[in-house]
Amino acid sequence: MSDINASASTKIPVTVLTGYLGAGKTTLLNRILSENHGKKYAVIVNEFGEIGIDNDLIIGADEEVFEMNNGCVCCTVRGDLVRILEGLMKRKGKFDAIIVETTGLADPAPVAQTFFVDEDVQNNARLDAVVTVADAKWLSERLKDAPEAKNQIAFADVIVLNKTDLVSAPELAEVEARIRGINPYAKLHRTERCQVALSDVLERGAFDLDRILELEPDFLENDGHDHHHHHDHDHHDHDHHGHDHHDHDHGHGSKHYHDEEMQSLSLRSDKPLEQDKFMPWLQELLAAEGQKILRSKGIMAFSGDDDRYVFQGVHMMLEGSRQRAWKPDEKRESRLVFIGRELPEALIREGFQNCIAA
Ligand SMILES: Nc1nc2c(ncn2[C@@H]2O[C@H](COP(=O)(O)OP(=O)(O)OP(=O)(O)O)[C@@H](O)[C@H]2O)c(=O)[nH]1
Repeated sequence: MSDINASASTKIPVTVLTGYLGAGKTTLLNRILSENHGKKYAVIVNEFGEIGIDNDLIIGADEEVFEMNNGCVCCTVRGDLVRILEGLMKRKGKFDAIIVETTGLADPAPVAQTFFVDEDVQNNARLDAVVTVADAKWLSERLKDAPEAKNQIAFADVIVLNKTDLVSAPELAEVEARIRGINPYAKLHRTERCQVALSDVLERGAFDLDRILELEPDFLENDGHDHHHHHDHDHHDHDHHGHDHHDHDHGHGSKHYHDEEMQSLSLRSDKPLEQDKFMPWLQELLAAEGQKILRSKGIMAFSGDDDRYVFQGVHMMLEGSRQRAWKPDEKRESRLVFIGRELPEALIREGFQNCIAA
């Protein structure tokens, strides 16, 4: 065996987990982590909203979770990604593999690119596969209006076609045909609640640089010569301090798509909320505005309840349950985020205020 092969085998495998908002990435991650795998994974999570929620929803066993909030991994926080990876590289041997969960709005290309253009990262880690979770119910619609959704499918080495329970057999065949139209190469698994075997998504050795270079010929170029042609966008990230607009300058050469209309609105309260008011309000809000509100999620502190309550909304579909008891040293605070286009901000803020217990 040559030296090159020997060093390749000691590189830490990295799985990039992608998929549009609400498709089931965290569900898949939790499934992976809760399996009896006997391995140690480092997990890097990136969220679009300013308030970190996902890291609180990931099953905490042996793994270490690193957060990158307030930005999209393919833009502002790409530097953070490199820094976290470099930190992990220094502790080589402590981890068997790294999993990066990107936001539903991330273009996977620049994330994958990190593993080829950054020398330090390249020497110590190898991109094992891009795994994309696809929402059988909503993907077809998002392919019409969200360029990221298409790129996530195009870049995938493995596709988990999830939420098969929410569609009929002909609808499933239709969405699968659309996926195949974009990416005929990826291994595809049809799932409910991301039920796949660990070996279907990890240690695939599936990332195919040649195929990616066909999709994006300048994938390996890092001179940023054309970044201003493709990268002029900003996220509208509304947080509880008001409105923040982030302009991004990208120093890499590949095409990079973003939905400029997409906003996130984060809310918090350290006063308990009235569950009897909050849940009906949220249900009505999503029923009325669920086309605009693509994703909502929150960790809630309800008055008279010692448990944390977690809700998850994808368009107008809402799930919620008690998660666990609040820990004694934990701040009982409700945090929620709405992601969508033309968010009715005033309406949401006012409705939320009205649910705070008197
Ligand atoms: N009906 C149904 N719901 C599912 C399935 N898989 C996941 N969900 C639900 O879909 C919602 C979103 O799942 P997540 O795993 O949080 O999705 P995500 O891709 O991590 O979402 P973001 O991180 O916000 O992009 C949750 O309420 C899940 O319980 C499925 O197969 N069927």
